[in-house]
Amino acid sequence: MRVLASAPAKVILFGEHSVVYGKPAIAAAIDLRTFVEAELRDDGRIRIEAHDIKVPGLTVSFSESEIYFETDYGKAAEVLSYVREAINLVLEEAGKKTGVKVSITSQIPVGAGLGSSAAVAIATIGAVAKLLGLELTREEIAKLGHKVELLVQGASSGIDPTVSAIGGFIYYEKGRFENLPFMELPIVVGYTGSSGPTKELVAMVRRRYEDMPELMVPIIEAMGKLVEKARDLITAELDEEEKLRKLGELMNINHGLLDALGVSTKKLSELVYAARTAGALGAKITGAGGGGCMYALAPGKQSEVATAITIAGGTPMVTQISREGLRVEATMP
Ligand SMILES: Nc1ncnc2c1ncn2[C@@H]1O[C@H](COP(=O)(O)OP(=O)(O)OP(=O)(O)O)[C@@H](O)[C@H]1O
Ligand SMILES: C[C@@](O)(CCO)CC(=O)[O-]
Ligand SMILES: [Mg+2]
Repeated sequence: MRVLASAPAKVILFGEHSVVYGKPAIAAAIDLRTFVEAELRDDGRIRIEAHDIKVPGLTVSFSESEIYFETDYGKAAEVLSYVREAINLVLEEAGKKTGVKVSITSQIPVGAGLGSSAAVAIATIGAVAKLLGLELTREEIAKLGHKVELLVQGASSGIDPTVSAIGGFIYYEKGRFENLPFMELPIVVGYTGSSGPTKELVAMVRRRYEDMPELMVPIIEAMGKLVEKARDLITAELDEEEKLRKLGELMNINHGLLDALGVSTKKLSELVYAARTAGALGAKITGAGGGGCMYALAPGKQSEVATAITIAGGTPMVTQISREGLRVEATMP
């Protein structure tokens, strides 16, 4: 039997990084997906085919008679650790020891702040669980995805695997989530083209937090309050235009606070300011930062903002919120 499952990327609208310190955050699944096909193998081996991962630095040297591969295979194995841990956890949960092959294709840029690690973990868990006949709820799958991120990254709030498993628009705090009323968000995502590993950025913020708690604690507190304000706005009976304008203002404040944490870069700031100048109501980093992506809220100005992002050297993506999280696409004999 073969199973094909998919899971979506996400944007964190408010509260990245502070969510790791137990503060709330708001995120939405978006319509870019990672697809994982899983099938049993009877030789007991785990085989992973990752079609979108580029490991830099394949080096060979050769003389007339010999060829040497100098590539760091340790690095290649490390890149697949989200998938490996996801498979191991499901096998453990099912109490089974069997060979599995998974094949991955993805539409999500890697290390770009759009939750590619969570999507690959959730789609793998979903596909392998179905393959083994293990009945898991989306919440249970989200919890296993959180475990995978904790094992690989050392620290994770769990928001990315939760939104990837559940889908839609959510408010998240310390492992619990609530669905927010669905709203059309006219957003444009801007990709800097470079990546920032979440593990390293979270560790960098932790160092700054421990070095200067007297400065960092109030910043994290302010981020938490800002997220609560954003939730009140999203759920309020307000005129749509007024709502989006106020949310934009909160995005700009959130971006400034993230800059104070040290996770912005020159390129991210350039894309943020280009979007604001082109008429976005607000623009900020999304995800871990250090490269990766920003997003802008731009009702009626999405194409102007996309052009401004391109001129500033980024790649714009006009995306929609995905109501669906983990999806089993097909089960084949
Ligand atoms: N298609 C894929 N196939 C296999 N592994 C993947 C794939 N996509 C992502 N990964 C794993 O996830 C890692 C990137 O995760 P990381 O958390 O650093 O960034 P992100 O999830 O894209 O952004 P963020 O966590 O800020 O939202 C990759 O190095 C790789 O280990
Ligand atoms: C940076 C961070 O807050 C979001 C990454 O998308 C990390 C996490 O919540 O686990
Ligand atoms: Mg990640």
